[in-house]
Amino acid sequence: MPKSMSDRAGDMLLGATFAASLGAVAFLLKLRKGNGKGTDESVKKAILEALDEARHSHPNIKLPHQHERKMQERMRLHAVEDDLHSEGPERRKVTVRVPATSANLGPGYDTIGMALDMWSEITVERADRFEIVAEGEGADDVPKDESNLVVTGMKAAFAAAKKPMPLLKYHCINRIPYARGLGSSSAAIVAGLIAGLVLAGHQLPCWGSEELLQLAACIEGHPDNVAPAIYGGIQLGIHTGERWTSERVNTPPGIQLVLFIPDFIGKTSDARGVLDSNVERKDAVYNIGRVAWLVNALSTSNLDNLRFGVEDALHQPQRGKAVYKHLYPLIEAANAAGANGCFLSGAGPTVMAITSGASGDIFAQRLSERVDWTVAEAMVRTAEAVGVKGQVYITSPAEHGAQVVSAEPAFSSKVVRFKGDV
Ligand SMILES: Nc1ncnc2c1ncn2[C@@H]1O[C@H](COP(=O)(O)OP(=O)(O)O)[C@@H](O)[C@H]1O
Ligand SMILES: N[C@@H](CCOP(=O)(O)O)C(=O)O
Repeated sequence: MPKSMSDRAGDMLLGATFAASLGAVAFLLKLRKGNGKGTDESVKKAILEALDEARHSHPNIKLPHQHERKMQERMRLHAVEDDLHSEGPERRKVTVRVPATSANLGPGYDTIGMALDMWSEITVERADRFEIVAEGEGADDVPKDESNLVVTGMKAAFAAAKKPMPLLKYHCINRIPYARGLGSSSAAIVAGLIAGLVLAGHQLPCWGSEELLQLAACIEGHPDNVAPAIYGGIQLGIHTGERWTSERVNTPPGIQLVLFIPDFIGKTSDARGVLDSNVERKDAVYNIGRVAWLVNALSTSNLDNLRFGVEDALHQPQRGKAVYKHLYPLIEAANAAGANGCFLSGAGPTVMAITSGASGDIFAQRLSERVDWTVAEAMVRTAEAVGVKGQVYITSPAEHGAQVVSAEPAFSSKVVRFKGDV
């Protein structure tokens, strides 16, 4: 039986009460720890009783850490509805835009990434013959045949829809620098997948199963670019053993990103090739601590803590030594000029610094209080000194991921009115 709006509001209210009681329990726990007495058995017992009590008095409320089960329940509740909506009208033409992404953010190798406000766009339409036209970044270099990653994504979408792949004309406007560590390959895959689903009129289940993420991450092999490309913001991605799953991490407000993008390309496959397949325990421990520090600094918007949070021992030292001589000089220069943190973007060669204003939101600052220009200048000077040519961009995180810009026939632009009016 579908829930009414007032049921849902009631659930939310109960949820808030429940969360508040959990908060009180957590507070109690902190108090005990703060007294230096540790968590004794009576406190543990009190927590368990509080949880049990909450479970019985609010049966509608699910306990935390049961994400998977909650999702499965929602999927089951909406199964009939979803099935009815999984096939829609096929479309002639579609335009999709997808953001650049910066993977790893230092220590989060293959697990964390951020969407950037820098977008590539593709338009795909049904045609009499296969054709790819590309303009912008890497236009001369990207394959113009079926090996193009946009086509790979498109094929996966039609396979998911169980429909034959039609003849299509692709127009790609590449604004994401190609093979520079800014996720151009993931953007191409995600763009092809979404465009394909729209053309095929196929809707993937989303609740819980994150089907689009499954397809994209399986093609790319790791989720740190595709998750933020799809969902925007900063995303954590892991494989549970059965499937890919992702979670959004808070983006501290007002941060700016200063990118030094070398003129030379660095293929991700080559930059992965220089990494040893064995990791020493001390390096693993180093990175575990840094990733925890990073996620905590982001979650609490504590930019001062980013400096340590973006440090890495798993891939940057190796890549810096083998292929990117500019990496550590640029990191040191950006930090000395006031960056909150600086690291290799993805598999490089781009180096990205995070900056903020002197205090609070950067957009409320005077130019003289901001450090992004100072950091950019320091990076340019240092790149010159080490003899690496390139360009500097200043941008910000993108809170939204891939978007369908337009389609023919168009999707309705009307406001959707819920049918449960009273
Ligand atoms: N816009 C694009 N269209 C098609 N293929 C692309 C596009 N951009 C990148 N690729 C493919 O992805 C590869 C480069 O990606 P990669 O080495 O992972 O660098 P990046 O850091 O830019 O993702 C190239 O070999 C190219 O074949
Ligand atoms: N975790 C990957 C990220 C690759 O990102 P890209 O933007 O360079 O494709 C890695 O470090 O190899």
